[in-house]
Formats: sequence, structure tokens, C-alpha cells
Amino acid sequence: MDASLPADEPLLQARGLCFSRNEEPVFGPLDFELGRGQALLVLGGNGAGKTTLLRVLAGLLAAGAGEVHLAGQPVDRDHLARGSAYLGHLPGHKAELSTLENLEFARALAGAPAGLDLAAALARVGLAGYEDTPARRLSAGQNKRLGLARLGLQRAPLWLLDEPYANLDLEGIALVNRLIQDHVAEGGAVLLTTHGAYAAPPVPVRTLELAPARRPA
Ligand SMILES: Nc1ncnc2c1ncn2[C@@H]1O[C@H](COP(=O)(O)OP(=O)(O)OP(=O)(O)O)[C@@H](O)[C@H]1O
Repeated sequence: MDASLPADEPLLQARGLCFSRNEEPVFGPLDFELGRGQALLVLGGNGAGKTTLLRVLAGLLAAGAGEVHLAGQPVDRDHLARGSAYLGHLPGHKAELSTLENLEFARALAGAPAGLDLAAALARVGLAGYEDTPARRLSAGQNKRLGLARLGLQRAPLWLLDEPYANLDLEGIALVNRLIQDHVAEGGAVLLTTHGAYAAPPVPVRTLELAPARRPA
């Protein structure tokens, strides 16, 4: 957990946050906050803007208007990218590298300790025995599991999880819930999306409902 961030402010605050494409509003203005030890479930049907919101919060897209504060400090896209760990629909693994090599790469990027047991990290997400398997040979659910292993290496206090339960079997869903529970118990916070088909994690959860998508004229 990042001890450099003050603990007495909400970890994440958004004020008047908006995003538009070609002058068509996608979401907002949104006002919400998320404290340490909490999860925020972003609800909305297909096209409501959930992924777009997470990409803005991860610093991958620029907001059209509004402010985001991390632990009380106004932040720009760079700070958002550094303060959060993002797990999106596309896993972002290096296809030709093995699962273990992908974790080595992620560990180096995150500046995590070299002594970290990466084989154990793979075993924790159910990928024991796949250490030498190239990422391109993983199933969708196994790819998601590798993404979950990477998340644990990043040590960011704020997790942004886009449809984390998608493609996972029951045991995988339980794994996501366990990881979220542990992260929140350590003082982290999790913002996750769902279109409503999956259960919420077993932690204190607030919800944020995005308006239904507009149909093109
Ligand atoms: N790259 C893009 N270019 C143009 N429009 C986009 C792009 N990505 C998404 N959109 C549009 O932005 C709106 C919000 O999309 P977004 O992916 O954020 O929705 P979502 O709530 O995550 O949907 P889903 O539940 O289907 O994943 C949609 O109307 C979509 O058509």
C-alpha cells in the first residue's frame, strides 16, 4: 500500500467529471468518492460509459471537464496512472512471453521487490503448471487470472477493475472476491464495473449508476 498518500482523506474523489466524444456526452457530470476499505460498484447497461469512466480514472483518456482528487490532492492523468492499477477488457500481456515472464516484466515496471515469488503469485490465481506457457495460448479466463496476478504486483492503493468477473468460472469469481476482500482489508479501495449480471464483492460497497446509453440519431 502506498504510505505516501495521506490516510485521512477519501482515496478517490470526482467532482463534475464529464466525458464526451464528438461533442456527444458519454457520462457526467459525476460526483462520487471512494474511501480506503471500500468498493464502488459502477452499474450500467451496455454502452452506458463504464469502461470509458474507468479509462478516464486510470489516466488513459482525458476527462472533458471536472476534477479528480487522489487522497485529497488534485491529480492529472500522469498521477492517476501512477496511483491506480487498471484491469481492463484487454489483458495487455505480451503474447509471446510466458506467464512467468509477463509477471517478471510487470514486477520490473512496478518496481516491486526482485525477491517476490512469482511462481507463488501464479499459483494463487490458479495458474500453477502454466509458468512456461506463452500468454497467447491462454484461454480468456486464464488471461483474466494472469491479469489478476499482475494487479497484485502493482501495489497501487486504488484498483480499477472493468468487469472483473467476466470470463471466469465460479472458482475464478470467488478468487476475484478474495483478492478484493484482501486489498480492501489492507486499506486499499476498488472501483469495479458490472452490467448487473454478477454478484458484488463481499465488502462494504457503494454503487454509482450510469445513465442508459443514448442511441445514435
Ligand atoms: N473507441 C471508441 N470510439 C467511439 N465511440 C466509442 C469508443 N468506445 C466506446 N464508444 C462509445 O462510448 C459509449 C460508452 O462505451 P463504454 O465502452 O464506456 O460502455 P460500457 O458501459 O463499458 O459498455 P459495456 O457494458 O458494453 O462494456 C458507447 O456509446 C460506445 O459506443
